[in-house]
Amino acid sequence: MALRDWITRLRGRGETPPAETPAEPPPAAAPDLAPPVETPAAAPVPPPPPAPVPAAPDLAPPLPAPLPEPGWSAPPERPGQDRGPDAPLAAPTETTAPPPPPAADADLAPPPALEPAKPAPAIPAPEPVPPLVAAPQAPPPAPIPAPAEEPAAGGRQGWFSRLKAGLSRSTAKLTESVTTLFRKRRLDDEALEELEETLITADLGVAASRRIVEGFRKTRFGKEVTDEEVKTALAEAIAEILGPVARPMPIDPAHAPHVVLVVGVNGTGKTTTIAKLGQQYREQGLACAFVAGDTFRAAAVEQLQIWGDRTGCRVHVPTKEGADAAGLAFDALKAAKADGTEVLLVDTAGRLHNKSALMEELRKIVRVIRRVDETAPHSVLLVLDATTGQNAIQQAKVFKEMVSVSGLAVTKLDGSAKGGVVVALAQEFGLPVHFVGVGEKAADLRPFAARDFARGLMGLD
Ligand SMILES: Nc1nc2c(ncn2[C@@H]2O[C@H](COP(=O)(O)OP(=O)(O)OP(=O)(O)O)[C@@H](O)[C@H]2O)c(=O)[nH]1
Repeated sequence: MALRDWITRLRGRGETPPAETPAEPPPAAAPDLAPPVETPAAAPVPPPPPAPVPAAPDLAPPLPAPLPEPGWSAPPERPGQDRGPDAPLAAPTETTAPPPPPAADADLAPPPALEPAKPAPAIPAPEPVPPLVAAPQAPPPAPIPAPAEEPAAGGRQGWFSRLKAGLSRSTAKLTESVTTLFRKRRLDDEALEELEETLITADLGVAASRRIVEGFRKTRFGKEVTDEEVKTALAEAIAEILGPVARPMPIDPAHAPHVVLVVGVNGTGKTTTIAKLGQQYREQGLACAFVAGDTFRAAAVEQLQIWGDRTGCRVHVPTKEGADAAGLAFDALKAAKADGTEVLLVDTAGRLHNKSALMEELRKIVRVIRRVDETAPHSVLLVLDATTGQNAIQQAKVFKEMVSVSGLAVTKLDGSAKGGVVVALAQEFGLPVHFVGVGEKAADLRPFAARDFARGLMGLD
């Protein structure tokens, strides 16, 4: 079917373009997964750093990770995988000793399998994960600046350049069409229709595209416009959609620890995101630990161990492949309470036999850690891979039904021409977008800033 016919059909139905959808319908929402919503008061300033913070390591993965699968096909069988929901909760786990805090000049060279050590990329001037504010329940109808809009002086330009460079493929997709369409043209019905098609094709989704075009119709219908005017106006309209969801992830060390459950399809960047966050929290002086809850994938466990060594974050690992993730998380939380960990980042499997097995696993982790702290997890971060485009929308739908997702991290914007999907996610779910990732280094994951993202997407400074 021609693209135009396809878009016209979508428009007619008012739907988002088809993603590869899971074969089975999403499971019923888990009744006992009432949103683990915390509205922590502004958190206290963290105590002095527990140890000198290591130089930002290159977080290029030590082991190749599989590409994200479209949809939800079952993984290859692995030993120990066939666990029923009644499997014992507390599998024996092993907790690695907290690595000694690395000296400032510690050798952070990756293990032999990795590329030779690169000089540690500088994380630009402290632009910490923004202050600890309460998570929004529903995005207010307010326009832009969220707190994340105000990065520390000096560092914003560096990050914005990286963001812009990372978004370049998405930018090209959008702006080339806009430039072709609007050299100098009256904004009539036909022009608006073509603009809407351009936006849909750039993954902004039908609803957001329609909203933007209707805004243009109200304010500019019949006027002569240039491509530059259209780009600027688009950036403003996109920033307006993104503003309410650009929220930092609230971390309240007073939970001792604040537990972040990191979920998502495998390959989206969960483990890397955990490593990057661990690095950043350590730089803020927070005592941070990882739980290698993707117990089926030895490589994921190993990655976290390596990153734990590099970042000085303690790592809780399973004793054997396929060990019970809930039991591991339970033991890790108890240990974290005892040793003063302030942020506990829990990795999870992204793929089990099927969705109900995955849902059961996630629900069980939540149930079991609540035996230690009934308010945990304090954040449920869903990691989505921007390269999957509209499939990310489908994943968000399914994971929202499995657990109470409190916010999103959208990774791999650098490798994608589908960065517009962030706009579709904002419009469709209104979930806070806490972080965006534009590369594999720790500094490449940053709090999401609506205006920067919108202008970067349109190729504007
Ligand atoms: N270019 C780019 N690559 C990224 C980004 N985030 C993660 N990656 C890479 O994506 C790949 C998968 O990342 P992982 O962190 O292993 O993904 P995962 O979701 O933990 O995967 P499983 O462990 O299989 O569940 C790795 O090669 C990462 O380095 C990003 O923002 N940009």
